[in-house]
Amino acid sequence: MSDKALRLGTRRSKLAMAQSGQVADAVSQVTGRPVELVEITTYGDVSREALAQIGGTGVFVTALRDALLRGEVDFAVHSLKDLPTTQPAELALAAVPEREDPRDVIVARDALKFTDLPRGARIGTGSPRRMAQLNGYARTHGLDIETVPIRGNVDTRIGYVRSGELDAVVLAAAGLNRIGRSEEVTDFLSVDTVLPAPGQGALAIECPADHADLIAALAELDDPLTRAAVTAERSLLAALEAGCSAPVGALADILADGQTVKEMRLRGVVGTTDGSTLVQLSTTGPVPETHEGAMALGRELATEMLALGAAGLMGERAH
Ligand SMILES: NCc1[nH]cc(CCC(=O)O)c1CC(=O)O
Repeated sequence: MSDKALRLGTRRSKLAMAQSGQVADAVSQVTGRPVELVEITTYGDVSREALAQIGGTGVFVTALRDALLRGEVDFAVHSLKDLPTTQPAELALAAVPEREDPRDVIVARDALKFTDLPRGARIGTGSPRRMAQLNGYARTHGLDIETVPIRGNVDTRIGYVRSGELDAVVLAAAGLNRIGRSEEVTDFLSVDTVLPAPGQGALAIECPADHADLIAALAELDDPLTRAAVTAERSLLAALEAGCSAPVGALADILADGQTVKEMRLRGVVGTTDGSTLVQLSTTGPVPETHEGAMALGRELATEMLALGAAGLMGERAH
């Protein structure tokens, strides 16, 4: 490969700039080439109204992918949980680096923990997945909380707590860590209470499928266990999306015996946003050694969840 600078396409949000900057350094290390950040402005960045109309984060991914396909940039970094479950043939998922903390957290007033929130506490989240599980936990543990739908970036969301409008907001630990604001977390939600979004806390490094040299270089940043885990989680999501429209939480982790990797456990949940019905299941098997093996783990769990009633649930898509 040449020693010309590699162009990394990125959104200009704080989170995108932080994760692109971190990956740029790592890519520079493994390729020996400088990496230059190229800001891509998306429709969703320009107009909040437009984003609300188009819905979701797919719009951000699409703009970066278009820049890759047009040859304007050499590679891009996405939050894996924002990626659609189908991979376009023209683009390669060249690396999935080791995952950050996958948990959701709350930022609450007066340093409150989730279970110490007072009766009637208002918790902001725009995610049907988070609503379903928080409301489900509240129902079964005698908590009296109200989930309030909100949108916006980290500053906007934390702003609702600082202004006193809400008692707490829910965010991803990984996002706060990456932008250096982890000290604002007042409580980590156990994954036994709230399963994260499939792929949460992981990054995806994508480049054109025909750039063999670059794919080979980026492969050095890949963490095979993280890749297997997120592949299983996203396979579960894809199969559930095909069979129901309820929000999905999923987490695959490694059950280790000391230093020895033993098995992979995949947990999944779907439910109604009011938390009145949740279908939660897990499966454990040998750590998948192939893409197809990880896909099969997710599909198998989805089949069991659909049979248990997930197919009958209605709801919005989760993010
Ligand atoms: N939905 C937006 C989004 N996409 C990725 C992250 C955080 C980083 C990650 O999960 O990898 C966030 C913010 C959040 O959910 O709080």
